[in-house]
Amino acid sequence: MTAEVLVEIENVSRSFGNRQVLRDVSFSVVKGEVLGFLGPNGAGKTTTMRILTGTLAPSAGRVRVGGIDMLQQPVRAKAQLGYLPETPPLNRDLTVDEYLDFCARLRRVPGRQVRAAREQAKARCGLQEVGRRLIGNISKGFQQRVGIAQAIIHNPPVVILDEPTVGLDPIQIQEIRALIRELGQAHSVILSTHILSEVQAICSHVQIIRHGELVLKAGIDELATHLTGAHLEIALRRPPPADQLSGIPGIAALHPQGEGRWLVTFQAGADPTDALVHSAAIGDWGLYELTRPRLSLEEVFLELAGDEVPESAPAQEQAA
Ligand SMILES: Nc1ncnc2c1ncn2[C@@H]1O[C@H](COP(=O)(O)OP(=O)(O)OP(=O)(O)O)[C@@H](O)[C@H]1O
Repeated sequence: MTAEVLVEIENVSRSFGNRQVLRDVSFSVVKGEVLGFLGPNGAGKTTTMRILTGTLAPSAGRVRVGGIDMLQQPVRAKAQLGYLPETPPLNRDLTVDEYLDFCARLRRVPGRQVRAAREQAKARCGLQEVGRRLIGNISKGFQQRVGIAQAIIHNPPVVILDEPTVGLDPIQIQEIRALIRELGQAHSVILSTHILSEVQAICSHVQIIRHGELVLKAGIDELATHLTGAHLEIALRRPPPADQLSGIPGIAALHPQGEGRWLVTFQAGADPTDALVHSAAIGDWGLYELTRPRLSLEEVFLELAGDEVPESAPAQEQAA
C-alpha cells in the first residue's frame, strides 16, 4: 500500500529581482512523516516554507497540499495546513482560551465546535491548566505550546513548524520535542531547524537545501549510512603484508590504525567487503572485527551542505 502524499512541491523556483534563490525544488511528504528541513543560513528554507504555506508565490512550479493546488485554490489548500512561524503570532493581552477561540474562528471552525476544538488543542499541547492565564504572563515554553495549539486548532493534516525550540530552556526543549513527536502520529510535520541533534531526536526524514537546491532527502536511518559506503574498519589477529590486503579488488587505500587494525577506503562505486572476508578466511588472518564507521549527521551535513554547519548541541540543550 502506498502512503498518502500530503505535500507535493514540484519544480519550484523563486527569484527576487534577478537573483534566483530557489532552483527547481521538488519534494513530497507523506502521511505520518516528520520531515526535518535543514540548510545553512540563506539557503532558502524560509522561502520554501513561505511558498508552501501560500504566503509567497513561486516564480515557477507547483504546490499541492492535501491534493489541493495552492495557486488555484489557496483558501482550501491553506485549510489543510497549520503553521507555527519562527515568531509565534501570539496576542499577549488575551488569555490562552480567548486567543485559541479567536484562532479557531480565523480557521473557520464552525461556531458550535470552537470550544471543543480549543479544549482538544489544549489537551494535546498540555495547556489545560493555563486556559485562563494571560499569554503575556505564562512561560516561554507554554507560549510555544500555545503557538503549536493554534497551528493544530483546525486539525490540519499538515503542520509546519519554523524553529520551534529556539529560546527555550532544556526542559522546555524536551517537552516541545515530545509534543512534536506525538503530533507526527496524527499529522505530517515539516520542521525547519538549525539544530542537527533536533532532527535526529524528532524526525523520520531529513532534507538538506543548499544555495536554493535540494541536495538530499533521506530517511533518518538511511542518512547516517548515506556516506558510510566508502569505508570499513577491520581488525585482524594475524594481518598479512599490506600489499596483500591492498591487492583485494575494490580497495583504494589502507590506513593502518595499529594492533592489526586498518581503515579501508573503497574505490568509487566498489564494495570489497565480500572479497575481503573471503580472503581473510582463506588466508587465516583471524578477522575478529569488521565495522562500517557511521558518520554523524554533522559530517553528512558538512559533506552535502558544505559552507557552514548548523548548531549540533547548543549549550542550552545539553540536558535535552
Ligand atoms: N523578500 C526578499 N527579497 C530579496 N531577497 C530575499 C527575500 N527573501 C529572501 N531573500 C533572499 O533569499 C535567500 C534565501 O533566504 P531564506 O530566508 O529563504 O533562507 P533561509 O534558509 O531560511 O535562511 P535562515 O536560516 O538564515 O533563515 C537569501 O539570500 C535571502 O537574502
